[in-house]
Amino acid sequence: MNEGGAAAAVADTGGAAPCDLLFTNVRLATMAGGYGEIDDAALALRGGRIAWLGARRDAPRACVEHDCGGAWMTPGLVDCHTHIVHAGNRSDEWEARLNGATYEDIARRGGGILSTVRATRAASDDELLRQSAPRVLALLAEGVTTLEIKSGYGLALEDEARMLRVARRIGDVLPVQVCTTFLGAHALPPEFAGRADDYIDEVCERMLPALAAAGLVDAVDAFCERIGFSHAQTARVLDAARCHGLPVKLHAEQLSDQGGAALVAQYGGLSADHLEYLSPEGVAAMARAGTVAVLLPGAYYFLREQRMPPLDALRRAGVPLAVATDCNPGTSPLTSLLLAMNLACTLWRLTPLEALLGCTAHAARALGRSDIGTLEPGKRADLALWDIARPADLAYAIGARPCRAVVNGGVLRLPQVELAA
Ligand SMILES: N=CN[C@@H](CCC(=O)O)C(=O)O
Ligand SMILES: [Zn+2]
Repeated sequence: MNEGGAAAAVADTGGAAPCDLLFTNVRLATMAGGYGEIDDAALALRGGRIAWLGARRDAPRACVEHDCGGAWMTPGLVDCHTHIVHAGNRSDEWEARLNGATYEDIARRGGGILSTVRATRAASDDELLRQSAPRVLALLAEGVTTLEIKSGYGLALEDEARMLRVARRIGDVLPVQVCTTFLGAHALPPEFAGRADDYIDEVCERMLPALAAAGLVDAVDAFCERIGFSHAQTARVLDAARCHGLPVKLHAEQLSDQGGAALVAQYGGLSADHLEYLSPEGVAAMARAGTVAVLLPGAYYFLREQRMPPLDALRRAGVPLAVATDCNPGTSPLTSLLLAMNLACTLWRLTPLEALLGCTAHAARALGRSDIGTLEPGKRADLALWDIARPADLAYAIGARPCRAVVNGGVLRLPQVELAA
């Protein structure tokens, strides 16, 4: 199959200047509108970007050639929803749930998110990095080249700043692009018990301005839920983000219908995430606004939720579907984006194509990133090379390690990477 001829026609070989690196004998899944398969292909890089792709016989000259031996190449994977920077774990709560407690019970008793807040506040920056790095490395070994990292386990200005700085440091010391999200409105910290509106004042008037001024925030999120923040409180956070010119997203309709998806859509939200209790009005609002539905099957699986997101309604409305790990210690201790794809297919009947679009083109859109997520001339050269028979294998196999190599901004690496510093 060769659906990618058009891409070759728009190739820019830069006149006589040779490209930096040419991958040959490769099978491309461009993920531009579908799998976008090109057999017996080549792809050329220049200056960290894709310069050209198309049939191997038409390839431009390059300084260095890399024969891929018939391997598949996709865009580097994008994990667009994680809480991967945190200290400690919550296997004790998981055990309590297996003995009959519910996630909401545990949260109301001061456990849940707040137990990770205690551990995260107590950890030094270096300790936070030390505990978080292995989780990030597990994702990188699976071809992830861009990662969203939320704050939300600090819940005080300095601790939220520390989380976001550690997230930025991960992007500095590891070969991954990090997009940071301020999630100060994740839970009510103990210092503000019984004073949720005052805490929202703190988030909007003190924390967000300081963190945005420090350049630590790429987007703003909140947890709109019975055990999180109300519709009105969430709206205040989204207003504050708008004042700072920052894009918004939302944890919406995970455990109940709070109208969060429609709310974030009103603000032109990048994404609404979870969505098990999403209403028809929420679907329509997301479709109108172009808000991506970020599906988090790891949390659904780990909490043994009973209700799945309304996927057929989302498909009918043309809402783009993304898939992410939601890596966090409470509801989704998951460090495999390939397993998230498999869960989405197995539990919810996503097709393997939907799952792969959900971790490439649609995940990039959920981060507001038009420069990654597909193989097209001009896009950043973030690529993954795979030992697979066909693209559906990425969602099919459980526990396989099919990633042969990755390219980050034009630099070719093996998937097993070490901390640079
Ligand atoms: N829902 C809220 N936040 C996380 C859970 C965080 C936690 O339990 O630590 C989530 O996305 O599932
Ligand atoms: Zn989350």
